[in-house]
Formats: sequence, structure tokens, C-alpha cells
Amino acid sequence: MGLSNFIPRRHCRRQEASENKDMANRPAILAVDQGTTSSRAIVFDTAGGIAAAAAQEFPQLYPQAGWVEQRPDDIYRSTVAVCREALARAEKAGAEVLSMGITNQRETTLVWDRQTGQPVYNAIVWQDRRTAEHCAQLRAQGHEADITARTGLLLDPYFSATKLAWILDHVEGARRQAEMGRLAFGTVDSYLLWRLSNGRIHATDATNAARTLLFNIHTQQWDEELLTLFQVPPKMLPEVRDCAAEFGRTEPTHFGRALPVQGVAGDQHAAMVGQGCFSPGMVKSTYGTGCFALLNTGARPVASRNRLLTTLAYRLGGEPTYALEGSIFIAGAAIKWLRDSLGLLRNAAESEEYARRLESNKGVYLVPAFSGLGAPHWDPHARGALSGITHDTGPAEIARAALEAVCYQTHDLMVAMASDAGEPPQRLRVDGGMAANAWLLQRLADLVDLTVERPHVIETTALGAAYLAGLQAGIWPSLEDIRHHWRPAALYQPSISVSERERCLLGWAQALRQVLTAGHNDPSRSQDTRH
Ligand SMILES: Nc1ncnc2c1ncn2[C@@H]1O[C@H](COP(=O)(O)OP(=O)(O)O)[C@@H](O)[C@H]1O
Ligand SMILES: O=P(O)(O)OC[C@H](O)CO
Repeated sequence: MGLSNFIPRRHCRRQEASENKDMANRPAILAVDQGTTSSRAIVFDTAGGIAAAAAQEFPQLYPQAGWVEQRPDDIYRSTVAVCREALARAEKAGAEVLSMGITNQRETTLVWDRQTGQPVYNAIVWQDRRTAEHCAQLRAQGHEADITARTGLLLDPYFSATKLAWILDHVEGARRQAEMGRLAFGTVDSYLLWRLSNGRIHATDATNAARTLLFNIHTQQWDEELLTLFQVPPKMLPEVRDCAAEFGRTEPTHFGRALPVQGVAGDQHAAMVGQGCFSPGMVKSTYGTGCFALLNTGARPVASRNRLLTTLAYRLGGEPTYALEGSIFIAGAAIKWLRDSLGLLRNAAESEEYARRLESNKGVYLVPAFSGLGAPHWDPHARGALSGITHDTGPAEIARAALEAVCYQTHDLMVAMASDAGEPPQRLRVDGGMAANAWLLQRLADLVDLTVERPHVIETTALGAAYLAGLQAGIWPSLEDIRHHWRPAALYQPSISVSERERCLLGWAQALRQVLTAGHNDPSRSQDTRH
């Protein structure tokens, strides 16, 4: 039976890996991938093969322009439901699940009451822009350089600190309660750990902590100066552990038995592990709701001159491995928008059929700045644009433009990375929901001008979480051992002429320029969103 037999069709990714029928008494690991649009649970065998999987979408809330929220209970319930489903299937096939790993959408911010467990506000999602003005104020006061030096990040509403400050400032009584130690803050991993342990564990891992704007990536500790600057009471913070560590056991009420949680990492960091990007110079790019490209830079943090982020690839045995990251906010979300809001697509895969029908892009470009623009522009006010349209423009041209936008943005990230690292990446390992689209991957190789590698298992985020838990559980002895599990399923080589690539990139640069200019000149863009 293939993966498609137990993940609803709309969630299914084309996987070469198939369910292992002969799992009798074979050790296995449960990985939770709590993503932006769906929660997934996958049980992996000790060869990194998929034994069972389940997925559930959950609602996104858009209460105002630029605001994105999720109900904490939806995050928790969908996670528990998919875990139960995947566990039941794997165990029916004879797997013995020994350990659990958690990976998650990053930066999304939750605050809850330690006594009642009740969140005081919805989860504010990483895409949310409501704190753009707070960031602008801090920048105007000259804080950005110091914040970047400590955290490797930029002053942008993307990260957790200003979202957390917003909750403390806008929920009645929250700041006072937080100062009294009654409220807890966490990213999604931390919230799930809390719920799954019935309030016993308040912890996170270093990769998630490194996305908050409150964590010093050099000292590997919460930064007191930043806590003061963002007015965050230290009592709210989770304890920070390595990515492979003892995070405690789940309460038996959730899965019928206690499972040790032994691996935690933000999804893009888990994907680095799942892709085996363990040597400096290796790059992976994950195409889900957004696109996140990370370059392993080894034991030393590299400061970017091109507005990339300096972050952790992972932290093991107390030793951080660093990465440069380019974050694009809208990738698959543009395809979801064509499907759900415009009704131009019946499903995401149809974008590939449309794109294949066209000989060229016909000069149509989509700049999907739906949540501002991330790296390397970092313009929270930019608004999206569709340009070059004529009477002839239809769903095919628009779908192709949405897919090509992902390629152009990846190109811009690779240029920035090459400049920071001193040499261009030679190969790009890809994964995430959009990596099922073979047309997109060929176009990516063409427009970015490098070899694109799609691995055998494209659920590399979950696989990375499983590897981290398995390292701690002693199932895999080392990263070196894990590295050998990685196998390519498909390679894509650049195949267009230099002149065609240059023509396309020029068209993109022009479309992008209009968006950036419009963003900076628009007098109606939101003013102070802190009430
Ligand atoms: N065949 C496809 N072609 C293009 N986009 C796709 C395809 N399949 C899925 N997607 C897009 O990928 C995204 C889902 O990927 P996923 O990795 O599950 O995201 P996330 O972890 O952010 O929830 C959706 O936005 C969807 O539109
Ligand atoms: O849910 P994804 O896969 O789009 O990932 C979201 C990122 O972690 C946001 O930083």
C-alpha cells in the first residue's frame, strides 16, 4: 500500500517510499511535522523509510489585512489526531514506536496560562505583519544593528518578539500576569510539548529559540538586553535544549502510552538534517507555504552582507552548527491562493499541467508579496502584483507565473548566498509540498542555473525530526551514519540558453522593482497598528 492510501488525496505527495509491510517488532520513530497549513505525522523505520503517515489541514484566520492567526486548539487537536492515526497504522503493521520527534512552523507565537493551560490569545502566525510599525520604531531608534549582531536576524514582524510584545500589550491583564510568572510563551513545538505533557514540560530547542529575536546565537542563551528591549518578562520563557535531547514523556492520555520526545527542531532546520546537509557549503530549499533556503556554514556564524539571516542549522551535544538562511514568505501559498481564492485551479497539481502547456511565460510575472517581501528585500509593506497581462492571459499564464515566481526568488537568494559565502552553491537539494511538481523543479534548475536534486523521501522535515529523535535514542549512532541514508530520486540540470535566462530574469527584476517602489510610496499603507 502506498502513502496515498492513508493520506487523503489532497495531502498526498508523490513518494517513491512505500509502506513497509513487514514491520513486525521493528523499531520505529514517530515524527510530528506541525506545518503552517497542515499537521502531519509520519512513522519512520530505522532505514528512514515511511511506515505510516497521516495529515490534516486546519483553518487559517485572517481577522484583518496583514493579520494571520490560528486557533491553538486546532494546532493541538490536528496534531494529536494525525499522531493517533499514524501510530495505529504503523503498529497494526507490527512497528514498535520507541521515540518521538517534533518539528514545526517557526516564529508562530503562543502565550498561555500556566494554571489553566488556556491560551490568552490565538497563535499569531509567522506571516502576520501587524507589528510592522513596532519594528519601524525600533529601527528608527537605532536598535537594528545590535539586534542583528546578537540574534543573526533582522528587525521584521516575521519573528516572534514583537508578536509576543503585541499580545502582552493588547490582551487585558496579560503583562501583569506575565510579570507574576503566570503566563508561558512558546513557539509551536513548545506549546505542543506543554499540551502533550499535560503542563509538565516547558521547553524548546535552540533552532526554534533562534527565531524569536530574543535568543543570542553566540552565547546560546536568552539575551537579557533583548528581553529588556522587547519588554518580555524572563519568567515566560521555555528552557532551551539541544535538537537531540531528552524533552520528557508524553502523558499516556494522548497516545495510550508515554512516548519519550527526543528530537525537536524548527521545520527548516529539521529539513537540513533530513536532507543530510551536514557539511559547509551544502544547501537545501524547502517549498511549502513559503520557501526557505539554508546554507550550512559550519561551526562559525557568517554575518550576511546581503540581508540573509544568520541562524542555526542545528545544535547537537551543545555544539551549534550555523547556517545562512533566505526566507521567502509566499511559495506554495500562491498556488493555494489560485485554488482557494480565485478558483483558477482544481488542485495544486493542476498548476503543473497548466505550466507545461505554454511555450513561454508570455511576459507575465506574478510578484506574490501577499505578506510583504522577505529576503533579501525585507519590505513588510510591499504588496503583490501581476504584470504583463493581456486579453490572452488566462489560468495557464497565471499559474505558470506563480510557479516561476518561486524560481526567481530562489535565484535572488542564491545570488545573495554566493556573495556571502564567496562561491556559488553547485547543487540545491529540494523538498516540501511543491517539490512534487516536476515542471517547477526543471524550471528552477533552468532559471537558477544549478543542479536541483530531489531526494527519495520529500517529507524531509519529518524525516529530520525522526533522525534527531533517533540520534538521542541511539537508533542512529551519528550524523555520518544518517548522511548515507540520503538518496536522490530525480536530478534536474539547467537546459535553457543564457539569453533566455537573462531575458526572464530581467522581466522579473522589472516586475519586482514596481512592487518595491509601490510599497515605499504608498501613502495609504498602514500606520501604527499598535493600538
Ligand atoms: N504539485 C504541486 N504544485 C505546486 N504547488 C503544490 C503542489 N502540491 C502542493 N503544493 C503547494 O505546497 C504547499 C503545501 O506544502 P507543505 O510542505 O505541506 O506546506 P506547509 O508545511 O507550509 O503547510 C501548498 O501551499 C500547496 O499549494
Ligand atoms: O510551514 P512551512 O513549511 O511553510 O514553514 C514555515 C516556516 O517555518 C516559517 O519560518
